[in-house]
Amino acid sequence: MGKYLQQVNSPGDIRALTVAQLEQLAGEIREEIIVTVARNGGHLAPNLGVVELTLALHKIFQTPRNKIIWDVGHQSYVHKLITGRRERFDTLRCHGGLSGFPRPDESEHDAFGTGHSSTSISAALGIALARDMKGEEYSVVAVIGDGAMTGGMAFEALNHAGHLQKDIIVVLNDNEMSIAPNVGAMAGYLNRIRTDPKYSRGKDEIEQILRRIPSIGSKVLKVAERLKDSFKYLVVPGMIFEELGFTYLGPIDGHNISAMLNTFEQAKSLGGPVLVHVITQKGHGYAPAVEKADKFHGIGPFDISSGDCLKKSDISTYTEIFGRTLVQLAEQDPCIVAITAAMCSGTGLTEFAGKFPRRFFDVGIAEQHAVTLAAGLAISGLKPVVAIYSTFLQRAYDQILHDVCLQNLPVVFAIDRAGIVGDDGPTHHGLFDYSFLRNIPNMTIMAPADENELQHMLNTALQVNGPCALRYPRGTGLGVALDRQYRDIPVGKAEVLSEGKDITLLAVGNMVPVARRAAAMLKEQGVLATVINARFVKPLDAACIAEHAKRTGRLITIEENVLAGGFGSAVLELLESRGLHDIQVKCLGIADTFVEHGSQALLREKYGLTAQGLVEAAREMVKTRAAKGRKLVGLGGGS
Ligand SMILES: Cc1ncc(C[n+]2csc(CCOP(=O)(O)OP(=O)(O)O)c2C)c(N)n1
Ligand SMILES: CC(=O)[C@@H](O)[C@H](O)COP(=O)(O)O
Ligand SMILES: [Mg+2]
Repeated sequence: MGKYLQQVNSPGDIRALTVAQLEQLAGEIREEIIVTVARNGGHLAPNLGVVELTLALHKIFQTPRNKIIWDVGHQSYVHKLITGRRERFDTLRCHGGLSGFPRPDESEHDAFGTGHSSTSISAALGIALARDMKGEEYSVVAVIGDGAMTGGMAFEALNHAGHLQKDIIVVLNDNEMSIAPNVGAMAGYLNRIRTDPKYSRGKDEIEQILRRIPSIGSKVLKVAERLKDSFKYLVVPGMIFEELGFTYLGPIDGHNISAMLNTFEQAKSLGGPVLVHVITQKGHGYAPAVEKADKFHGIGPFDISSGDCLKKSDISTYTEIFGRTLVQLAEQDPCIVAITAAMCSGTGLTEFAGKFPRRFFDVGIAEQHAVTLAAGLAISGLKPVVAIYSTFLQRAYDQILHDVCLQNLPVVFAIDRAGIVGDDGPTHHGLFDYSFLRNIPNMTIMAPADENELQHMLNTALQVNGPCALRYPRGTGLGVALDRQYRDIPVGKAEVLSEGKDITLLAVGNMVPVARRAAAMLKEQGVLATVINARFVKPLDAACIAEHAKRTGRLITIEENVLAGGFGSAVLELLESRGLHDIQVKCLGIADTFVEHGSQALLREKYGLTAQGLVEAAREMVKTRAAKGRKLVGLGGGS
């Protein structure tokens, strides 16, 4: 570890360093982050881009007294390293170790928990309002990227902050990138500010003129300020932030510590809302991350010298199969269009975007807009597919309900990263979608048992004449053979995979192979299980489920979702509605808890979502032959 970094135990140690020393420290921090992310995986490029910015912020704004809120929070590694977590930094994103996102329960320097985008300005404004109501004094700083600035919440908060005129500072970290190059009119606007030589030259000139004006009284200063403002209005079209009530400072070089120190001092002393526009380079200081900022946005373990990923599998991911199938279906059907909210490559749409640029829409980080846009396309006769991570779909609940389902529009939700996602942790697990979708009328919900079934389900979903959700997990499929011809899967029909007299294992999605393995293990122990691939969470195959539940008298449901309102819940409702009170039922899933970060395998093990977990639940049930009644089982809290 570098000479300066070793000495930084708290942000106070930063403030003792000169600018030259901070520049050296920046190099040491980059090295530490590269080594750690190369081993543990993580958000490399975003962090390398904010090293100097973070140091400058901490030099001016003493935390935890002052509050720094990191939007998304994927760029908070530098902040973590210098706020007392250096010695645990090697545990980053490991189970039980440091989170990859800010968490107030991890450090008092983390003013607000983040993970989802575009929340920082709202949170900062709330904190500033509370500060003023309580008569306290400190600065509140939201650091938000140009990508996150495309999210509706950011604009809602700017609108409110400009109106209230509270003292808050918004640092706009503009690196021209969301995960991929940033899109939209706002990105174009920022680009004009950055590149318009008229503005940079003009601003310098006017500032020189202003400096020459002797300070002979506040009136002159006010006139000068107004002159400066009018000049800006003249040369910068819109000056959108100033129009919204913010004082705009910038653009400044986000790798120049001295420049930032001056500007942050100025921002601190100004009253009201201030926006500091900082220009950074994503991946700065590590060539592979600069060249492929998209790949290095979030990356698994990699080789530092080449930048190559270490863990490569020959088996395709669910995402890849989805993307490939969609392209093939779209070749046959010109009505199919695809929408992403700033996650083109993450959701597998890159090939689609290349082949059908006029049928592809990247809306920026705007999930709500994505869903209502899809509703508009669907009501006009097209077949929109919204490819989205489960966790981010949470944002668009009302749009799903009010704009899509209420009008029974044929929108397909391709819900990726459903279930346990792993190292990103509780902000990113997709553990709620069965529950928040199942209760909406008109919605069909299906989940494939493997990547081959995913193909058929996507084909089927595009023919359901109404809202349809197709949810699948993060990571590779099972490596099964892929049919070349797509089939229609009968909507609401389950598939009985094997018959056994002792117990029914009713699984959905990626829990189906788990149930199959469990049945094989149980057979060796003399317990014969029926295994059913439910395929649909809504509508359930009521006849099939009821028949097998009655036949075996015992039923275990298993799902990678929270138990409350999920698949097992739906089965319990079904049995209740049919008066099947004598069947022993257990539901396996996630209890009433937020699941922490850690590898998918480790977390599945911990929460009993494995063949072994299912075997234990089944054995206990078979053992207690006489016992009747139902049980919701989930480890880690609740019941
Ligand atoms: C609501 C929501 N949608 C999508 C994401 C996924 N996501 C994480 S970071 C990111 C890009 C953010 O870009 P920017 O704010 O400019 O930060 P940068 O990585 O460029 O520093 C996206 C789309 C998210 N975290 N939250
Ligand atoms: C910070 C963020 O929200 C994304 O970068 C997310 O971490 C991507 O997850 P995947 O690695 O599953 O694409
Ligand atoms: Mg950016």
